[in-house]
Amino acid sequence: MPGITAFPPFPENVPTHPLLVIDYQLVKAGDEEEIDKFWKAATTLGFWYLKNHGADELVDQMFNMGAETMDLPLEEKLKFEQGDDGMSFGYKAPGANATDESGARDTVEFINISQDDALAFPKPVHRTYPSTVNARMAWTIRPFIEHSAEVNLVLMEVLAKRLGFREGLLADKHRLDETSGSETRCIKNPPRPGGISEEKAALGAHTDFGSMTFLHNRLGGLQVMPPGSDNWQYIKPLPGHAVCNLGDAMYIFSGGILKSNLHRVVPAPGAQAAFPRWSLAMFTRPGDSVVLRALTEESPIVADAVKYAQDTSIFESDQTSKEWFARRIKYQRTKNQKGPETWRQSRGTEHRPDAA
Ligand SMILES: O=C(O)CCC(=O)C(=O)O
Ligand SMILES: [Fe+2]
Repeated sequence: MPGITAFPPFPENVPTHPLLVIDYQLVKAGDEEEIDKFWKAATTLGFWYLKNHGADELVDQMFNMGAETMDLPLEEKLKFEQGDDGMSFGYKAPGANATDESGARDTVEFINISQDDALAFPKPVHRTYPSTVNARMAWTIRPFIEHSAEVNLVLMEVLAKRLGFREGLLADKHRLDETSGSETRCIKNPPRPGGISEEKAALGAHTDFGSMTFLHNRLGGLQVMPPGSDNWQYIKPLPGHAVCNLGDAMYIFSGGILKSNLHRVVPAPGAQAAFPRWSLAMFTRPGDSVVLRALTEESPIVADAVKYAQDTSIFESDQTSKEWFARRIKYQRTKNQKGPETWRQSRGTEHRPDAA
């Protein structure tokens, strides 16, 4: 863990939301009881803890890569900035994204590394990266991305089977040989300076843009707003457990059966606030050409879900994954904010555009 070897425990006196604990090895082996539990998590909150995922060592190395990168001078990091046109890959400086429609700025900095760039390294597919990323591309980043992409795809295939999709349908929508927005992200939030409210969003309320997220963190700060609640609740980090969640693409493909829940990041709670907060995600997203609409022709279960949905517009879009993704990235950039209307253009399936 960069920067910290020991840190205060997660406080007892903050509201937390319990998640189901899913054993990756059992799900992979086809254990029906475990898959029932996984299905419940995926169709209620869309978040779960994942144990036995086999990524811990690679995660530690990825955090080292993140620390080496964030330690570079800002001027150097800015040479690799995402830009304001809707590309996600590269460095994002603190404050470069808005966190709500008032244009409040985020406080996190992060480095996003494209799956395509990592797999094709040293040949750039989308862009080039800082020296600290290049140095670890072959022996830290590529293995982490390959392992994480496999975890996500195995889990997605299990959900696909329950949805009644033919084997390989979701794999076809997430082919490793088609360019996509899939990426890994290492995030640093600075220690909370005195005077900043515990409620100040470090990373604004959002649903994830793609299909599935494999997330690792040590300090608290991640919060969800569970369906039917108006309160933010912390997800308590558990040693050895990843936090996984579904994104908008799976919500749309499944006609709303699978959930993509609203979440945000605030400063680490209690005494943890004095430490920098690091997190690491692998986002699996559909191939660039995949159209984001409910797969009603592939499953009567999905067709039924859409038939009874109150608002079906989100399930009938003709946006490709590439368009959807670029729009969401572009309109959350601070530079592009021209009022609430631009902010709304950054939104996906969030049904609470006022939450922040
Ligand atoms: O840092 C975290 O715990 C979550 C980050 C997140 O939600 C995201 O990057 O989409
Ligand atoms: Fe997220």
